[in-house]
Amino acid sequence: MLTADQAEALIFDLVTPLQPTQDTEVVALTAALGRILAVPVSSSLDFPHWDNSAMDGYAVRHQDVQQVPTTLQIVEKIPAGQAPQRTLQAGQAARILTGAMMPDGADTVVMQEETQRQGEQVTILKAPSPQNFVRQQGSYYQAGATLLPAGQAIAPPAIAVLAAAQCPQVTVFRRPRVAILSTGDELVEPDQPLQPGQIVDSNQYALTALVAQAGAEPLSLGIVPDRPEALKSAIATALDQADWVISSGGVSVGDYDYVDRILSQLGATLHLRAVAVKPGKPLTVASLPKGDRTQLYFGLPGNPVSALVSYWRFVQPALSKLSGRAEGWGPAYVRAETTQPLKAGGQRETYLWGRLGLTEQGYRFTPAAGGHSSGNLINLARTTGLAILPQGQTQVAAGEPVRVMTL
Ligand SMILES: Nc1nc2c(c(=O)[nH]1)N[C@H]1C(S)=C(S)[C@@H](COP(=O)(O)OP(=O)(O)OC[C@H]3O[C@@H](n4cnc5c(N)ncnc54)[C@H](O)[C@@H]3O)O[C@H]1N2
Ligand code: MOO
Ligand SMILES: [Mg+2]
Repeated sequence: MLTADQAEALIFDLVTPLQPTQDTEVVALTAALGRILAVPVSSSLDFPHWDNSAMDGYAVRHQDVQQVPTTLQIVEKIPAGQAPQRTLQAGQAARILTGAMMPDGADTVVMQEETQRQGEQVTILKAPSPQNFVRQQGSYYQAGATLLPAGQAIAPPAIAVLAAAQCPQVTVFRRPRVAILSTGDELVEPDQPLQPGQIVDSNQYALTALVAQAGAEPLSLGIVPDRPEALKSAIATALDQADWVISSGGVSVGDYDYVDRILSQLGATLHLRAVAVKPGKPLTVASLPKGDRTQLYFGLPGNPVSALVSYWRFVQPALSKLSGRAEGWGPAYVRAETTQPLKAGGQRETYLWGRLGLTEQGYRFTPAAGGHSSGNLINLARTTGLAILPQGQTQVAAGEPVRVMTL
């Protein structure tokens, strides 16, 4: 059985990211939050566009104000947004407001608090250093350089940059389409009354939410009964309609676990059938050609916690690579102090769910109260981190450090 790290590496190798030549769309900047830039963005303008004042005060010639106090003649008032009309001559100053363009001839700004105004004259009380309070043209960015690289996720600060660079529309990668199937005769929709032995298909809802949260487009295809023909046609439809398919259930060794067999019948290559992790040991990863692309199929285990842990650990990073992000695909880990003792069987790398918090003293992990069985989705509800105990380790005492995967 492969370790989690080996399985992760194998899966990353199977992923071909969306291509900037064919997998893009143009969206309004107002709809670009969370999307991935498909082409680099640059600007034909310098930032700042022109020398401007960082303060409300007076634009002066530095050579005029080396000996203070000195009194200068105010020849112009320059509000932000207006072009200066005059070139400063010896002995002259311009009243200037924050953000306004520097007039020709001036090289320094004296803040208002260090001056005294009398009518159309201003006395400079303190000698400024050269270029004081001048935001120089091009000092933040020079025209033509890359402003934002392709593969960057568009967060609110990047939206500010795109707006400033006059990009009302941006070219982003399309959202990958991910079909989601739940397999199992026992499953029913949340609004159905339960017959003895039935359970609600919670995985469908959890996986749909997770796929949407990852910035992909979920295609929820519902429940498929444990009948080979029904499963075959459902999987074939899912593969037809989506880039990738995620199913849950039917990947272990039971009498009704048909997923792997059907994938083989559909011509898929099975790369992985199990990983040495708990929960989430059964995990089917298969690939199929579709045109010039490779589709991936993730058969997650049916147990609700196993399905989510497998998704977080293996599917989400792969989806992140597919989406066109240039970096940061993998899960992020931190070292945290556990507030409660942690226990594991030791045979497989073990993931314990709980809450990860950040305090002034660093990260703290508190495992969810109650049983850590892979069927217990109830105490999973407030999970924000997974503590990882390596194979062979059976406990971590309270107050000791543990590696935690952030969610
Ligand atoms: N003899 C063995 N039995 C099992 C093994 C094993 O190694 N040898 N592995 C166990 C482990 S570990 C897991 S995990 C499960 C995985 O089982 P499957 O992927 O085949 O899933 P099912 O058998 O279909 O269902 C398992 C469990 O999960 C519930 N389930 C299924 N789908 C959903 C859903 N959409 N929403 C909520 N709950 C779901 C299902 O009712 C079962 O209780 O196999 C072990 N067995
Ligand atoms: O590994 Mo299973 O995923 O323990 O329940
Ligand atoms: Mg089974």
